Order: sequence, then C-alpha cells, then structure tokens
Amino acid sequence: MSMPLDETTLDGRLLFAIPKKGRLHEKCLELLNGADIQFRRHNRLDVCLVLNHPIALVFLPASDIPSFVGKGNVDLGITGHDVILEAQMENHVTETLRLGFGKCALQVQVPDSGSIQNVDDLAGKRIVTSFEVLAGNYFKEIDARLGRLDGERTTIEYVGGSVEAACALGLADGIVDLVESGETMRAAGLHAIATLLQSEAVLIKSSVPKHAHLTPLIAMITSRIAGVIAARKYVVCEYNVRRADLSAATAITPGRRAPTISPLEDVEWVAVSSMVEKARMADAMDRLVEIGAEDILIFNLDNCRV
Ligand SMILES: Nc1ncnc2c1ncn2[C@@H]1O[C@H](COP(=O)(O)OP(=O)(O)OP(=O)(O)O)[C@@H](O)[C@H]1O
Ligand SMILES: O=P(O)(O)OC[C@H]1O[C@H](OP(=O)(O)OP(=O)(O)O)[C@H](O)[C@@H]1O
Repeated sequence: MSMPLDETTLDGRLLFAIPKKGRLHEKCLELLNGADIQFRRHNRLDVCLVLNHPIALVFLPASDIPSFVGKGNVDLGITGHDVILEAQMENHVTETLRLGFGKCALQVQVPDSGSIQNVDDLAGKRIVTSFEVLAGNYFKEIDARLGRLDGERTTIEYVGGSVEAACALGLADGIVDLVESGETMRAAGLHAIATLLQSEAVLIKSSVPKHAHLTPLIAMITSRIAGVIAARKYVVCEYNVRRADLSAATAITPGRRAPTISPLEDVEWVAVSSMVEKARMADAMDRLVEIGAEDILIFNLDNCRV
C-alpha cells in the first residue's frame, strides 16, 4: 500500500514479523501465499499492510524477531529455533509450529589439517562465531569441567557472517557455525567435532500476549499455516484391497486418525483412502503391492486442515 505508515495505520492490526532477507525469507513468502495472506510490499518498506486481513507484516532481520515477539512489540513471527535460543527468548516466546524448512545444525568446526580432535582440545583457544551466547555457554561449561582459571579460558569472538573463513585467516582455532549440506564447511577445509543443537524455522507468538482481541486471528493464521505445512508433508493414497487383507493394508497406511474404508460393488473388496507422509510413500506402495492391493493412486494436496 502506498500510504505513509504510522501508528494509527497499524492500530488494532496483528503485527506479524517475517525475516527480511537470508535463508528463511523466500520460504516465508511461499507460506504466506499458501495461507492466502495477500500483500504488496512497497519500495522495500519494512512494514506493509495485508490486503485481506487486519494484519501488518513487519520485515525484520531473523535474529531480531525473537526479542520483538518476546517483548510483545509484534504478535507473531517466523524465525529459526537457533536464534530464539541465542537471543535467550525461549521463556518469552511460544513455538507454536515447526515449519519444516531452515533445517540446520549448530556445530563446532575445526581445520582438517590441524591437530584438534575434540572440544576439550579447543578449550582455552580462540573461537569465532555469530552465536556468541550459545558458544559462550557451551565453552564455559567445558572450561569449568576442565577446571580452567581466569586467563586460561576459551575466548569467543563475534563476527556477523562468513564465519567459516576465520580459521584460514588466522583469527580462530575453531568456529561455531550452522551446517546444512556441509558444503561451506568442506570448502573451507573444516570438519565438525560437536553439535550444539538442531534447528528449523518455527512460528512463534509471545508467551504473554499483549492484545487479547487478536487471539482468534492468531489461531486462524496458525491453523492456515499448519495446513500448508501438512499439505507439503503428506499425500493422499487410495487403493483397492481384498477385505481379508484389510488389516494388513491399514497397518501400512494407518492414516493420521484412521483410514477411510468404503465398500465396493464386489463385496470381497474395499477401497481405502489414507494420508501418508511423502517420505514414506514409495515404501508404503511397495508393501501394498506385496499384500495384493490394486489400483494404488497417489494425490498431492494443494492445501488441507488436519
Ligand atoms: N545453511 C542453512 N540451511 C538452512 N537454514 C539455515 C542455513 N543457514 C541459516 N539458516 C537458518 O536461517 C536463519 C537465518 O540465517 P541467515 O544466514 O539467512 O541469516 P542472515 O542472512 O544473517 O539474517 P539476519 O542477519 O537477518 O539474521 C538461521 O538462524 C537459521 O535458522
Ligand atoms: O552447510 P551449508 O549448506 O553449506 O550451509 C551452511 C552455511 O549457511 C550459512 O551461511 P549463509 O550462506 O546463510 O551466509 P552467511 O555466512 O553470510 O551467514 C551458515 O552460516 C553456513 O556458512
């Protein structure tokens, strides 16, 4: 929308924080599209009004979203589980949905060519990271366990990005950074020696919501986004099977609550319809064929509420 934005324009609207760039940005836009949350972002403006709901989207750095939501400045947000912990906001926000993207691990990495074998070897040395709180706590425990005194403890230095270059540049003996495919780590001649945590993108709301009137709208958005996520994760599997083989068949495709069983004109046979996780689909089809199921059909879901 092209009107100037001020507090009155936003009055009463639910504020929904979306990562403004980086790994999570595009995926969040796809989710909003799937949930039919319509907007036009004007000239890189970081706040924009949703056209079909009383919502305003606020585009923020992913790392700032936990504290905006935790302090109640915005009502809802999408960010990584990792940055919630780094911002120490886990007791101030509620993670309502895991979104199935932005999956990565926060790992301690050291040069392939060096002599460091494990995290104890790194104690007392130099770590570079963008996760100074998590890395700091992690090495504080190691230092304490090893009885290291002042002046002997591990040093943690913050950098905002390109963490993987720190060892080659002589800034660090090890790094704490995110790993997904492992390509960045391998290209930088590093390997992981420990994992601090696993992360994925999550939908969060404030643990102490400031605006009670927004509760139904928050529930509606959450339900819509859950539908988009489930539609990506599941397919519908339909097939015919002999009544005598039904219990073996439904053990293979138990569905989310229970499969739908419909009678056929041929009384010896029934039709079964069931949601199956995409990741299990090929295996489920093989096993259905083995027990004599026929006419096995798979349907993708555009959207759903489950
Ligand atoms: N390689 C990756 N694979 C999957 N998810 C990732 C990866 N790197 C980061 N993420 C997730 O995306 C979040 C944002 O990371 P990204 O590197 O895009 O941050 P950024 O561009 O520095 O953003 P900002 O500065 O806005 O926080 C991370 O906290 C993590 O949850
Ligand atoms: O295991 P991979 O699939 O290679 O992904 C890991 C890389 O992705 C992230 O950085 P990003 O590319 O977002 O850039 P940044 O260094 O500027 O944060 C992370 O910090 C790693 O460098």
